[in-house]
Amino acid sequence: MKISDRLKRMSGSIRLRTPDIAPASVGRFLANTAVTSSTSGTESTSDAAASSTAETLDSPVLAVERLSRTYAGAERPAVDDVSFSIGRGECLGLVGESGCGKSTLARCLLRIEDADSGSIILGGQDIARLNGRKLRPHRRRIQIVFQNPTAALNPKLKVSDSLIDPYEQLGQDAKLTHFAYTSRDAYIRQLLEAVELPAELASRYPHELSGGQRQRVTIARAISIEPDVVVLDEPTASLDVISQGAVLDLLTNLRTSLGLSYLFISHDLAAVHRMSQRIMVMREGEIVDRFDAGDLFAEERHAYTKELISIF
Ligand SMILES: Nc1ncnc2c1ncn2[C@@H]1O[C@H](COP(=O)(O)OP(=O)(O)OP(=O)(O)O)[C@@H](O)[C@H]1O
Repeated sequence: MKISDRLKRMSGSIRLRTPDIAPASVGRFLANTAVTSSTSGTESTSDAAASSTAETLDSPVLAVERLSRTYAGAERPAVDDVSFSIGRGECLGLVGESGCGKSTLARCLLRIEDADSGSIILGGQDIARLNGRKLRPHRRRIQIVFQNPTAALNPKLKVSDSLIDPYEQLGQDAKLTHFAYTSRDAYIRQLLEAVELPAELASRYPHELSGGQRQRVTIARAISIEPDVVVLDEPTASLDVISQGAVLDLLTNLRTSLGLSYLFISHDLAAVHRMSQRIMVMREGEIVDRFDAGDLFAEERHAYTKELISIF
C-alpha cells in the first residue's frame, strides 16, 4: 500500500466516537452560537476560508517572529529562530519528533518560560517581554491544553471550581460573546455542554472522571474565557485511540463554532494532517518545512518530512 494511502487510512481510523461522553449536546451548544459549525470529518466553509487566506495573513491573531530559546548548558537552542503566524479560525499544525523543541516553543508562547530573543505579537502587542500587570490583560488571549489532564487539573478542586477559575482570574473584564455569565452554575453548565459532558460532572473531583472526560474539562477551561489562540500540546497523547478521535472531532467543532485559532502540536503526523490547514515541521529547534496540509505528499517536501511520512 502506498504511504499516502496508509497515512490517510490512519487519519480515518481514529475518526471514532467515544461511548463515555454525553450524546451530541455540542450540537445544541453550537446551535446557540452565531458562527457556522462544521460536521466532523468534512471541511467547513470556514476551514476553506482559513486555508485560502493562510499564506496572506494580513491581520494574524498570533505572529511569532524569530523566537529563540537556549537552555543553560545546552549545545544548541531548543527553539531556534522560529517564525510563523496563525489566522483567525485557523489550525496550524506543528509536528516533530520527541525533543525537537515543540513544548519549549509552547511554554515560551504562554510566557511560562522566557524566550531569549524574538517577538510574540498577540492582539497587536508584543508580549514577549511584558511582565506582571502589563502581561496580565494579554494572558486571556492565549490558553493551553497539555498532554496530561491529570497533571493539569488540581486534584483537590471539583470540576466546577476548576472550570470557574480562569474566569475569576482573567475573564471578568473580558467581553464574552459565546458563553454568557448570568450565574456561576449557568456558566459552568454551558462549558460542560460545549465539551459534551453532562452537567452532573460539575460536582465530581478529577479522579472520579475518565481520562477522556478529564481532557474535556481541561479543554473547557481553556476555551472558557474565549481566547484568540489555544495551544494544543499533544492533547490526545494520553488517551486511548477511541477517545483520541472523539476529542479531535470536538476540538474541530469548537474551533469552527467559536472562531478559535489553534497551534496543534503533536509528533503524530496523521493527527496533525487531519486537524490542520497548514503544517510546520520542526527538527532540532528549527522549522525545516511548512506547507498547506493538502501538499503533504508533494514532491518538493523536505527530506525530513518525507522521513516522518515513511514512519507511518
Ligand atoms: N527545563 C529544561 N531544562 C533544560 N533543557 C530542557 C528543558 N526542557 C526541555 N529541555 C531540552 O530542550 C529540548 C527540547 O525539549 P522539548 O520538551 O521542548 O521537546 P518536545 O519536542 O516537546 O519533546 P516531547 O515531544 O518529547 O515532549 C530537549 O533537548 C530537552 O532535553
